[in-house]
Amino acid sequence: MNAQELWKRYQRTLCQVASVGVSLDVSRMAFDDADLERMKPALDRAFAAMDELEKGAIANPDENRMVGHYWLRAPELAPTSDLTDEIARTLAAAVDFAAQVHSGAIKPQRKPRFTRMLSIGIGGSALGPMFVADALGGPGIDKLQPHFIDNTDPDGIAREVARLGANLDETLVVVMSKSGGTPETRNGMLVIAEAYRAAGLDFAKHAAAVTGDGSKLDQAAVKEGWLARFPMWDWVGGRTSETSAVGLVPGLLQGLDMTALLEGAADMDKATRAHDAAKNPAALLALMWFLATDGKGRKDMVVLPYKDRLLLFSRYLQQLVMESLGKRLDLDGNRVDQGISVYGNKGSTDQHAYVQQLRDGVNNFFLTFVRVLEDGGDGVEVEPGATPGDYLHGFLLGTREALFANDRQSVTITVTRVDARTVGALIALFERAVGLYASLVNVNAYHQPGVEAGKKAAAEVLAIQDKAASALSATPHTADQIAAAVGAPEAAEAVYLVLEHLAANGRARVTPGEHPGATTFQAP
Ligand SMILES: O=P(O)(O)OC[C@H]1O[C@H](O)[C@H](O)[C@@H](O)[C@@H]1O
Repeated sequence: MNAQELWKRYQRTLCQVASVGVSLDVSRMAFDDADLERMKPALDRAFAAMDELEKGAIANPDENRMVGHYWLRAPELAPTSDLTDEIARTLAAAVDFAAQVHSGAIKPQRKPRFTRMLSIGIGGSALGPMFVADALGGPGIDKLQPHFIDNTDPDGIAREVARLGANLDETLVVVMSKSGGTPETRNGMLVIAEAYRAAGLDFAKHAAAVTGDGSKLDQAAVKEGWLARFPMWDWVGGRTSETSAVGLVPGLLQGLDMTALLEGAADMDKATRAHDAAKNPAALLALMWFLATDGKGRKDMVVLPYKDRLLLFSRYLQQLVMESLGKRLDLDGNRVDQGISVYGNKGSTDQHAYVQQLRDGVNNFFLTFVRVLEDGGDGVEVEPGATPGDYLHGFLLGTREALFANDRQSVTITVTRVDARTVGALIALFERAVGLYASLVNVNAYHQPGVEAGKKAAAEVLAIQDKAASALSATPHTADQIAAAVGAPEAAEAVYLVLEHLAANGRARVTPGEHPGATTFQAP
């Protein structure tokens, strides 16, 4: 296709959502009108399924749950007035809580005001808030400086505590977990609570919870009299929870315009309810994913926003796309091994890292460029007539054309600026694209059965560790001997690995042998 033909194709296929200043350019994807025609019946079924879901159908059949994240930004669409009220009440409570924290009406135990916020959560209870905090916040904007703990890594937690340093006594901790029982989050909370105790502070006077009603976390918050509790509902999935209290509470505390984020999401929702793919960017995106990957995930999605503020977008999308679509079985129980792999950081930075392979190497991906029109910054010229922003934009268009010239497909999402409305719109765009694509490939986007296997196995490892550690004595023993002694001879490898770890942390003594089987362990 020559430049003239591409220009025509661009104009013919561009899909614009004027209300939020977002457009989707699919001209650099390999498809024609016949493809769209062929996909129409499947897409119509996907639209119908989405309509049902929005009306409150059980869209997550094996967990027997409704899927209601769209109601969070249009509560009047919730299937019952109770739900409508609850959504509105929660938003009002979060707005009120943040206002009281900012005014000092709610204040820490010893200081006149909170100045920091530490959010503890993982997965869906971290990735959206982290993305939004980084995209929209910064010096001069943040009313509370945001910090995050999203792991059970003691060193990572200690580093965050060190960053808070002497400001711990003016830090508001928000513990977020839908289930209220996620070990990583619980561990982070316990270590942080201990840091407050060590500083002579009452953790409860610095803590708020976002969690399911009656969960373990909720019970702890009630029992200890935390500052506030906000609900997570079973009809909101973790990875689609940015417009629930999970996103609203930390965002509002940081001082971000979460109302505008909700409006942007609501406007994108309106545009993506259209049953005409040419006018519906979520449907067009889902179609492009299907055509690019043969509906089987045969190509990876590389996400390249040309804007530092959108760096965490690809990490956020990784969970949204891969946890939703990465499924072994389809809705009829057939083995399908579905999914689309997502990775990426930002342009033009990645140009100097892996774009070499994208341009010249294995052609197993399609790109999603995110193009931001307004530069921000101060527009200093680095050459006559050219600013750093002109370079950034030039690199985007240049890279895209160089890749296209070598048969590398891409979609380009253009936004006017990175603000709360746009970020809300981008989140809503991908949420719906994932939902529609899941229908096209007939998988349940709203469960994550595969995650449980790893959690179960980890619990078994900790049980083995417990037994192996109590079996240690002054006499050196090999992993095989210890495994046999605790009645789990088949677990010798696990015994070896956990004891190697305990020894590295001064909780066992190790005498290395010529090979792991000859290595012996003793009590420390
Ligand atoms: O919010 P939580 O219940 O703590 O869950 C946090 C995360 O944990 C799980 O492993 C799920 O796979 C994720 O979907 C979820 O977002």
